[in-house]
Amino acid sequence: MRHAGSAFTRSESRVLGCWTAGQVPAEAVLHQHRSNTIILLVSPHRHAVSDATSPDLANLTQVDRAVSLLKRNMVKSLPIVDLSLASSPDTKPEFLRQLKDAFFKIGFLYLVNHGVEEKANKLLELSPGLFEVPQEEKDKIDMIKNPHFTGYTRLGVERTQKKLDLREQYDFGSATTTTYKKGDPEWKQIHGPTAYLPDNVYPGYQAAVQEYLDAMSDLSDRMLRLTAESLGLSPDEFDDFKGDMNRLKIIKYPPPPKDGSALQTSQGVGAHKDSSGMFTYIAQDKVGGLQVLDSEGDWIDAVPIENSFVVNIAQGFEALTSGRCQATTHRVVAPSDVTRYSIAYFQGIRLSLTLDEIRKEQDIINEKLPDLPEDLRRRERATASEFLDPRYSCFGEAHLRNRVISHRDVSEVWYPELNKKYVAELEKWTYQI
Ligand SMILES: O=C(O)CCC(=O)C(=O)O
Ligand SMILES: [Fe+2]
Repeated sequence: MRHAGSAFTRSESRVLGCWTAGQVPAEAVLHQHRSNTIILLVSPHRHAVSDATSPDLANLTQVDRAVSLLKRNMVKSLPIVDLSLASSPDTKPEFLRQLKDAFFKIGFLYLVNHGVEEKANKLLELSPGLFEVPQEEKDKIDMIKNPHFTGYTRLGVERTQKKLDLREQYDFGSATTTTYKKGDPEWKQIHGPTAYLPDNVYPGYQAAVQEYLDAMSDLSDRMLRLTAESLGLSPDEFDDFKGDMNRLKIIKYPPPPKDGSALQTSQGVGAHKDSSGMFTYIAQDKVGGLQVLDSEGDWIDAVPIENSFVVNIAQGFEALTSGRCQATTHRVVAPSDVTRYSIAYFQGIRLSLTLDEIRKEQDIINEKLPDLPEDLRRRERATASEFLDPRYSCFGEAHLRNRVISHRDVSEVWYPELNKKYVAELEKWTYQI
């Protein structure tokens, strides 16, 4: 058997996709070497784990046939990227290559050795108890009680693509005060503090949430700089776009009730792209259910990997990179008979960002990354999202529209005029909410 590392260079190969062969996530790589075509499975660390088939294939039809055979026998999986490789000058180039590959090709990856394992596990352990406190305590910090879209959301309130999501959740923000003053544009009220359950009701979780938010802010800032580097840009290329309120959601996905109630659905959360920030980091328990839509229309299971984050691009970063790095559609299938818990961290983007600023950044990106290889050029340049809608003075205004529609009970209380206006025109809009 010939090994990827020794017999071939990467330039002779075409990556066909990522699958799981047994327990080992691997890429299938098509190597064309003189007249021979060989398909190998290559692990994320680039050594050949098996030579799936070694046909001497003369034409593309045969190659396609071999590839479809390969696909049928394997399950696709997301790439795994090891952040510890970024710490040494010897391995950093390999890390940046893996990061770029993952973000251009699929928009999702597992991040391992990221340094936040302990804090993530602690918060995951605290999560079930957070939902077991008496309902009246949860209701005291219902999202409806503040204009910042933070707080508790009951089961059966949220919808995606007009269908019920079977999840209960707490939303937190990193901001501790609001800068909004009377007379300011309304979108400034999005930024503001979170109400927590009192410590005597659920001791320890507020400190754990705040520590987690701090650690995730450091990690996601570092990753943003590494992502810029992976694209061949200056590490600080995206710094000016960072928001000053990152968000966190602790989510409970119960199995559908078996009592014939209205909550009969397998939709934990419906298919969507993350709309509000730059990147999302998901810590999940062992249950599974998160799925990612790939370019071939297949749903890939983001199978839980202990101590990892599932990281994905949100529409803010997609807009900044002119659609080159895609915000990939994903969903959660409700568990069938156990409860799933997950923690989603949303790295914010600046609410005051204007369309002009985004366009300027897109010009820079288009100029600096003019000739991407075809297999990396996955997206249309024009990406329909609330970031690029000229009707809004800035992202904050567009984002407030999204919040008003998604949380109508909150907006009826805090943004009644906008609620009337946006809900009335909803039928004419095409955006996903
Ligand atoms: O719970 C998960 O694994 C994903 C949640 C998610 O996609 C979201 O809240 O945007
Ligand atoms: Fe999401």
